[in-house]
Amino acid sequence: MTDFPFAIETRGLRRTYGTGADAFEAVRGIDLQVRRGQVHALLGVNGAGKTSTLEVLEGLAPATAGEVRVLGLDPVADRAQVRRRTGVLLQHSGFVADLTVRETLKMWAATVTGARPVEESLEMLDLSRLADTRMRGLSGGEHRRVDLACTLTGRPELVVLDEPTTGLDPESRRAVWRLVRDLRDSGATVLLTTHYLEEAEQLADQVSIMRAGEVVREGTVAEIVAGHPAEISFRTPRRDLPLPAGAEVSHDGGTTVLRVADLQPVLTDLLLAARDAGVELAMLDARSATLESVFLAVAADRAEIQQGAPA
Ligand SMILES: Nc1ncnc2c1ncn2[C@@H]1O[C@H](COP(=O)(O)OP(=O)(O)OP(=O)(O)O)[C@@H](O)[C@H]1O
Repeated sequence: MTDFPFAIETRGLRRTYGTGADAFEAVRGIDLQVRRGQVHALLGVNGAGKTSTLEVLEGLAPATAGEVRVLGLDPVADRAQVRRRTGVLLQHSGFVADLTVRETLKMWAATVTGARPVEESLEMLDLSRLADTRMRGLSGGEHRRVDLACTLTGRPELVVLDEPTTGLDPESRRAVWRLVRDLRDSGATVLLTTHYLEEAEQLADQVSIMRAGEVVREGTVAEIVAGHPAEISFRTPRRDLPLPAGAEVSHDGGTTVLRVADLQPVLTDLLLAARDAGVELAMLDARSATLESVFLAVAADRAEIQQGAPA
């Protein structure tokens, strides 16, 4: 690879744990391209290989095979350079329990060049009120905000966030979303993992969905959702109601569920058929595919009515 227009680029990245008969391939040849200045969400169920991938990008572990460039550099060979320009939020972190929040941030700031002033970090993460509280006295969510403040202390141009909002209440989660948007607006690149699909919908310019060590979908949320079936559900005692063509029909208790590639014409036909038959469709619900419904289908490797383009 000679040219690196991306903040992160991998080609054929593999990561295997163990050797011989015990070897387990957690990452199976992924091509990942994270554009500069974008928020990119890496999604997947537990064990899909997200953290194993991030650890390679962070230079914490070498790739078993494939090419990896982070800010155009090799994350292992050029680790010092990459670390200086990157902020990493791990899933778990350790702090000295007896230090206050301010002391913790000060200590952290002393380890990076061009550090953000501690008071600015406190304010940015809404921690000013807690500046003199000892770390051991913080709630899980407050602790996570200190984690984030440390990650951003060095004003990184690339920010890697492994489940940044796990354990945060809805208000704090939204505050982190604002922060991520601000980071992007200031020109930083953000790669994040999350199990909250709404978070990916809210934040991500690009999404990659991993399953069993492979990237199985990628694109914008709109691209990923396009072509996936919408769902119409209703209850009616009339089993003889003529149902529109082009729908995959199932029954869940007393609820009829139609999975359809194209919502509007099928819904129109259904409503007309119901009117003509004088039938009331109780609890009628019609919804387009969401990132969540696609994610669940992809995670379960479910066949789609009209398959979205695989990555
Ligand atoms: N040190 C290890 N030795 C052997 N297998 C491992 C090791 N670390 C992870 N794995 C396995 O690799 C696979 C991918 O794990 P990984 O932690 O990368 O998934 P993940 O997508 O980050 O999951 P989560 O959402 O739970 O964090 C899993 O099957 C896991 O059990």
